[in-house]
Amino acid sequence: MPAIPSHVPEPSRTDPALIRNFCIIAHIDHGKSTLADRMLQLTGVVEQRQMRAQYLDRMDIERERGITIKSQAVRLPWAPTHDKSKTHILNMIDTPGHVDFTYEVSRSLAACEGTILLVDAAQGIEAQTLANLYLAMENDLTIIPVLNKIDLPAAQPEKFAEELANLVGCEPDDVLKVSAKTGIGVEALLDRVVADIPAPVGVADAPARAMIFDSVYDSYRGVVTYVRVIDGQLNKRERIRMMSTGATHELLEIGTNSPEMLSADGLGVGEVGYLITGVKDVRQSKVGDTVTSQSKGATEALGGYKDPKPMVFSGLYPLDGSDYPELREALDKLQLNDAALVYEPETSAALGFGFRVGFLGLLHLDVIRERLEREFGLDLIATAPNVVYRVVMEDGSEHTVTNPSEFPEGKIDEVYEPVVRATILAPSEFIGSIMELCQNRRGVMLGMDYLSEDRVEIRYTLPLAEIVFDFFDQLKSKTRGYASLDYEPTGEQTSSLVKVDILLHGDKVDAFSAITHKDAAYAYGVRLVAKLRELIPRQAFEVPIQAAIGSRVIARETIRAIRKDVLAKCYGGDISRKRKLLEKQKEGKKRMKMVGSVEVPQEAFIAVLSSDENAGSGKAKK
Ligand SMILES: Nc1nc2c(ncn2[C@@H]2O[C@H](COP(=O)(O)OP(=O)(O)OP(=O)(O)O)[C@@H](O)[C@H]2O)c(=O)[nH]1
Repeated sequence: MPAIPSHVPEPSRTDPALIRNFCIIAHIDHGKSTLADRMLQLTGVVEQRQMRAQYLDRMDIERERGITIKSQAVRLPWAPTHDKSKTHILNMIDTPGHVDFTYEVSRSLAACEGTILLVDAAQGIEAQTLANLYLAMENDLTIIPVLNKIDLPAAQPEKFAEELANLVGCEPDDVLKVSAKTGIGVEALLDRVVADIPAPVGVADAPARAMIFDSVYDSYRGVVTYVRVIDGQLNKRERIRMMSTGATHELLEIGTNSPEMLSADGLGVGEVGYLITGVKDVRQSKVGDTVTSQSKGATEALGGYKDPKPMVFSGLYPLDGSDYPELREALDKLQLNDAALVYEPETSAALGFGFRVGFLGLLHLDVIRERLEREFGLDLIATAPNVVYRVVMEDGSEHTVTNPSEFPEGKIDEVYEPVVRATILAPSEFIGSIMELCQNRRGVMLGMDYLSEDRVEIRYTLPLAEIVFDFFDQLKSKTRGYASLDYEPTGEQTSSLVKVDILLHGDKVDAFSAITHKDAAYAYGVRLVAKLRELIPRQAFEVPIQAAIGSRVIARETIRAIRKDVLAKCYGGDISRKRKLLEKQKEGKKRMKMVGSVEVPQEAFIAVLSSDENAGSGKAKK
């Protein structure tokens, strides 16, 4: 815990009329974190010499990837230029921009009265600009439209000011133009926050109600819960109650972030700050939940709480089976800080002991996998991600399938798969290729609108399974990087889905089972058996590789029996090549897994299972 700087006064309960709670929403990379940095600097809460880029992005991965994963809140004192005597308290919440973390954005929005809608002046409106704007409108927030990066030579502030004004329904002149990088226009923006965003209203003498909009695990202090007080007040040392679970805790510490933690006696109406109760697990302090006092507490929770729902599942297995206990421990630790992460043990005949892990989306999966590998030093195999299917049998029984190998056998009545409503924004010259891509992915077009002469918004319903692999990459490559995508789950649909099994020498390899649309099953089968034939070395006997739907074989390849001498093919005297082959064979032997009677090199699993492989690119990863 860093020492509290002496120049920062102990926060008292602030007059709500002087509070402004706002967040910054934007498409990814449009500059939210940089703008937040400038505000920290201008308001003097972070001294110049301590300033570093993206001050609020604290996780290594956040800093390296330049993305915000967890929301952050910070309290900024600001006396508007026209009246320097009235210092206001601006509570700024920096939100994540990626679709996987939309729930965090919507919780952050619910903690605010207004928002800065930030748009890159060289790029214009993108898919997440729209998605976030709609969320803000649903929450009745005051919107301040801002163009960022006006210092860029490629910026077109006039053109995009008009686009943005049309979108939010204001005059182009009302759109502020700033450069978060150089600081131009940021003071004027802070003045606009004070002038335009309404002060919070709440009932000061009502039972306390505070909304949790974030909750993070800190190894020294346990869970730190970020709240916005709506009504009443929360005081240090009182007992508080989480309204969704009824659990009670003592409030060991309460305070604000400036941006380091600064403890206080309590928080009143409209204030944003943190709570520490000593609990060790973020699941006890869930985003969206309402906190109240235990005695004379509120009876009605604030609306909007929902459990984060995993959308994508993948099996995670340690490369070295003896690392299984470490993997369990690492997942337990990550879960302390990530209420959306769910997992349960699973075993695979091919991969051994591991876990089936549920994620909010592919970025979430990537981030978790990377953290497991980097922070916990684990080498992992991740099976191809799949969505959750609901299978209804003819006898009326129902199965929820999170692992393709558990797809039920027998008489199936209907299979349901999750669908999303996708919004794609792109220059109009790409309409044709975007429609083709969506059509190929079983998309149903919902509509299309021109945002300006040369930019369109295209809306589709798409099966989630069709976009979890490589949809975004394909979209980017078909539009030379210009398209942006946002999607939200909209329910489920019945589809003709089948399970494709892969058999090695007659034995089913569970890790390779996949659920696909029946029209894509054949292609999947052919691709996988061909790839496995390439990757599995010859054995002492002939090994058939088959793809099958139920008992019907749809593709087959054969690995011919081995010749005794691995060097037999090595004619001539290239000694270094021979040595390499022998070395490779030795290395390979160490990392073989037995699948039935067939030895399969670990690399074959990795190559086939890694998600970019399954993306249909057909390229083998070496
Ligand atoms: N030239 C210029 N570059 C900027 C400006 N603002 C941000 N950038 C750059 O744009 C990139 C993205 O900025 P970030 O602040 O990380 O964007 P973000 O919106 O927070 O991104 P996410 O957190 O991933 O959603 C960085 O390389 C910044 O240096 C600006 O005003 N001018």
